[in-house]
Amino acid sequence: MTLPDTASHPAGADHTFQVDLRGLVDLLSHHLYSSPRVYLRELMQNAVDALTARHALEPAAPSDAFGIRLYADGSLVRVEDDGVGLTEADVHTFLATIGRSSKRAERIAEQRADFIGQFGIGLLSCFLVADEIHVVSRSAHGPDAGAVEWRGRGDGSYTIRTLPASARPRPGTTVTLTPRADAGEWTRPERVHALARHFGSLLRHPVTFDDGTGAGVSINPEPAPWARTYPTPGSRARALAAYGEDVFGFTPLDTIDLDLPAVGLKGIACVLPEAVPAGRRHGHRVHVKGMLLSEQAEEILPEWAFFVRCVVDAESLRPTASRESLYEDDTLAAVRDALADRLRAWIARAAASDPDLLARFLQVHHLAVKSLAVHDDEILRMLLPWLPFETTDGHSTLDQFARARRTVLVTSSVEEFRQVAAIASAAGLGVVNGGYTYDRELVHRLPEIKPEVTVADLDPATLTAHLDPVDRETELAAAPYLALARDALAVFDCDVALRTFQPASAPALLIDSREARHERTRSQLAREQEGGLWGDILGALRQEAPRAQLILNQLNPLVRTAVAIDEPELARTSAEALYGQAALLSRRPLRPSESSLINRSFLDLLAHALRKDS
Ligand SMILES: Nc1ncnc2c1ncn2[C@@H]1O[C@H](COP(=O)(O)OP(=O)(O)OP(=O)(O)O)[C@@H](O)[C@H]1O
Repeated sequence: MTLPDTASHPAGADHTFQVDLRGLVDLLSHHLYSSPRVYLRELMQNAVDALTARHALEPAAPSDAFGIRLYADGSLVRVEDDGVGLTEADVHTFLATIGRSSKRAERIAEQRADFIGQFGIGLLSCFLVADEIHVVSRSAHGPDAGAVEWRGRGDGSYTIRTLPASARPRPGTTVTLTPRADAGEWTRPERVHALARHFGSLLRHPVTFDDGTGAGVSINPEPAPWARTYPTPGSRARALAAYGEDVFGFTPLDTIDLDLPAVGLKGIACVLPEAVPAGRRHGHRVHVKGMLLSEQAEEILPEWAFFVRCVVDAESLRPTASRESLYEDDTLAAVRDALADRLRAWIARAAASDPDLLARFLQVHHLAVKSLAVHDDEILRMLLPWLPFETTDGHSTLDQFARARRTVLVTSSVEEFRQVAAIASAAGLGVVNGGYTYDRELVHRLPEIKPEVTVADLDPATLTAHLDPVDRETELAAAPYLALARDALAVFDCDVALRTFQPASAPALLIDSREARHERTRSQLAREQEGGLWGDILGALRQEAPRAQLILNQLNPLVRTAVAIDEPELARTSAEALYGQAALLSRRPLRPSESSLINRSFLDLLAHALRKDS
């Protein structure tokens, strides 16, 4: 084998990557940014960062000393700030180098959290609406720094010029865009004004908008609603609710004030007035330093908090490059924990001192709270007694239900509850329907908060033990009928017994569970497949197949007549009909063999009745 002749390939010359700016802008507009309107957000955010840096440089300056002025007259859009500005060297390094950001430089690493931007690409979003970005800037670092002009074009070229100091008497930066004809939708004066209010209404620096008439109007005339002073707590609550309604379009069931200095966050959580599917996460509005960055951030709250939507203003959350979501870092984890604590505290306060509010909340969100209580011991302790369950006393809270009884029984399916509810309650047993999601698990945890109560699963054996046996004589007299009935129902793996129970109007009770039915189907399949591969596998899985039980009620007049029938065919048919009726009452899906049994016994009984009449 001969190696390639490397000697004929001299060491390769170094080249630099070329960036096709058009391709890059196309990538940003289609994959990173949700709409061209974000250009204004990026410009405003750069201005806010520049003001933050300026205040760091001149800490004695009053908070309203430096501001932002927006201008849009239909032919151009301008954003001007009194921020820290840029020197000529800065312009080369930061404005003209894609991906480089002054906010990531080594020397300010410890201040990183102070800035919103960090990726060095935000400015490119201006190319979504204009072919050229024009920047005039004067640095606040040093009194001799002159003004510098930069023109960057969408084809990747740029020019730089120094200007006389008089061209810009004060430090700061002005970015001017001449919108493309197709970008009018985003750059019309009314639209720029609306977008500025949307992104900047909570900014803490003075921000004005001028539509070309020279009269600048403030876009953030008032502090955030939670930062204003109100004459009474009631008027504060009403104002926060009105703000929530304005932002989210629903009247909150309640508004929770969020003021969490430990994580530098303020805002409100609006409790949804309607139930949402458990687990559905909502987008929250996240402002950073007043600047609206995301309307769809999900990560600031734990999954269980899906009953609220929040507007928050945080000091130091870090948005991703698209600004639509947040960095999963320690700050975000701390914010999430603090918000979760706040929501728990709200629930605890409602449980302790505002039963009306708690009742309204649980009426709407009980499913969500149940899912929460399963995983959260504190919520469980606070709210389990208040949660509604279906019981043999009707809909009731566990607290009420357990007050009168030491033992609470719980079924494992809705179907079991339907089968036994009437009979169990007539027998004095308290049963909770544990068939709905979370319910059985939650009822079993009741003794954790009410140790005097015992909770047990209601199995068929428990119920039959509560049904009174019949006397020996009656038992003996009914024996032939019971034997016939057992024989007729053997195909359903069903035993038959005679007991007395209330209500007397119920002729029979079919005690059966889904697991037992499942087990019987498996055994039956194993028998049918005996010898084959499936038969072996199913046979190996086979357990002692629990049998269903048809319990006939000796108190019921129909049953009394049936057990006395001496015509064997009619006795069989009556047993089948009683089984069919009990199966129908349980409201479980019928097997095909059961449906045909019901049909057959109905027709046989009809034929018998007609024969008798003729
Ligand atoms: N108004 C401004 N005042 C001062 N410097 C600015 C201004 N606008 C942009 N710059 C400088 O230009 C750099 C690049 O801005 P760009 O918006 O592209 O990125 P960024 O803000 O650093 O990060 P991100 O991509 O996360 O927004 C900034 O880091 C900053 O140094």
